[in-house]
Amino acid sequence: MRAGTIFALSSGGLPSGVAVIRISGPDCRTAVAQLCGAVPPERRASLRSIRDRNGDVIDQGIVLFFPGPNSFSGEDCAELQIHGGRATVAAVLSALGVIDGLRPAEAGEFSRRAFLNGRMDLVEVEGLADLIAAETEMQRRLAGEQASGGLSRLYDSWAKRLTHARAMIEAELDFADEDDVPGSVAASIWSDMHALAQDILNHTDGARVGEIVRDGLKVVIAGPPNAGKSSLLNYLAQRDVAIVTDVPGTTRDVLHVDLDIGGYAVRLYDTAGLRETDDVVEREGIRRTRLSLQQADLVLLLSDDDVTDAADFLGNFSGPFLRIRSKSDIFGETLPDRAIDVMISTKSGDGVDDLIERIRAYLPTLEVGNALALPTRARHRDGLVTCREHILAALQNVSAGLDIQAEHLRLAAQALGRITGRVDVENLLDVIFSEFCIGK
Ligand SMILES: Nc1nc2c(ncn2[C@@H]2O[C@H](COP(=O)(O)OP(=O)(O)OP(=O)(O)O)[C@@H](O)[C@H]2O)c(=O)[nH]1
Ligand SMILES: [K+]
Ligand SMILES: [Mg+2]
Repeated sequence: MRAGTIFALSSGGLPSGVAVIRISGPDCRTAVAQLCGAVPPERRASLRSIRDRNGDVIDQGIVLFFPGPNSFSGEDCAELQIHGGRATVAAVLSALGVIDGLRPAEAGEFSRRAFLNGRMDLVEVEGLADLIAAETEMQRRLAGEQASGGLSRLYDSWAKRLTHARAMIEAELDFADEDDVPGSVAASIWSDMHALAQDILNHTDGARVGEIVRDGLKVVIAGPPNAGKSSLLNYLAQRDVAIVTDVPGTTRDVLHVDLDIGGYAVRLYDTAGLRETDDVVEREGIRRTRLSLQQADLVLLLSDDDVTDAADFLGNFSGPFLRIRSKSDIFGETLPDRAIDVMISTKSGDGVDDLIERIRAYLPTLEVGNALALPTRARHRDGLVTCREHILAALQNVSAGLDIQAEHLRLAAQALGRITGRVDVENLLDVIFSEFCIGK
């Protein structure tokens, strides 16, 4: 960890009604005293004049001081709530910058200190990053549960079960020579380990849902040129994101917009129309379309004609797709192919609500009020899979002996500990904290 006392603007873009500047570190008290004359009473909002080094008043604002270790970062922390003008904020930041021992914070540095001081574990840190980034109600609920420790409590309870099992096995190994009832302790332990492996499996089954809620359902619009793909993207985004012309092959880059459907995030991609072409740029566009099809959770196969062979357009994609007949305002009279799921027109808006309903069917259904303790990242899922594999290895390797079984349980606990960051995660930290903005 880089030393020093850090400061940053923690509130959003300027100008704003109020701007919050945060300070954390060993010289926090000195800094607050220098700016405000004295350190205000702990954890109480105090109105103070904020002065520069020459004693000139820069602004008046609310000053809060939180002594460590019971602060966000675990260090002495302060918040200056000042007027959110650009010049005011710049003046206060530069007044802080000239104080000995103070420097601007790096992205995520407040949270990183909170983690290193044991105020949050890694899963909570990730939840907090997601909470700040949350744009839909379901993202907010999932991230909120994770940031406030819901998921961590679950993993900690599993870690406890593993520790208990290992302790019992150790005890059995230690007293193996004595005239104890052999195997009696282990029996209940193994049945619990069996149950734990199942609990983990049930939980990882939710990983797909967690990732869809967090990252959004990836919906790719594909089809022949001029089908109206970009028109559909623009219609659903309610703005002119993509260029629409009557020239086939208009779209080359893959574009996306984020939609909110019933509180869930949906990331909708517009792609280049699929056809044989000699145009180098268009061919590159089509290559990109194929790549985005590989990532799709759902494909909207759009055509103003009957698509006879969906496979021509879908390539290797084997997931769910909807066949959509576009431009129903022109072609509405013609009887659709049996295989058509929805008819739409982005000119009249007909059928679009129906299409949204069809997309909704591919979204998870999380009931309000249920705890949303779901794994949200590949990192979580990988750790859980490894953990479970070791538990199963411990259960299956009876003939290998108790100490080999105990070793598998130790490795299982280690995999779990890496998720919450309780064991060697140094190499992960830069990746995780770089997700944050400065000031958090
Ligand atoms: N009448 C009518 N015209 C439409 C509709 N949707 C799109 N169009 C027209 O069809 C033409 C092609 O639309 P685009 O949205 O550019 O089609 P695209 O599938 O993105 O085309 P490429 O990017 O070239 O593959 C444009 O002239 C649109 O105005 C519709 O619902 N009704
Ligand atoms: K076009
Ligand atoms: Mg287009």
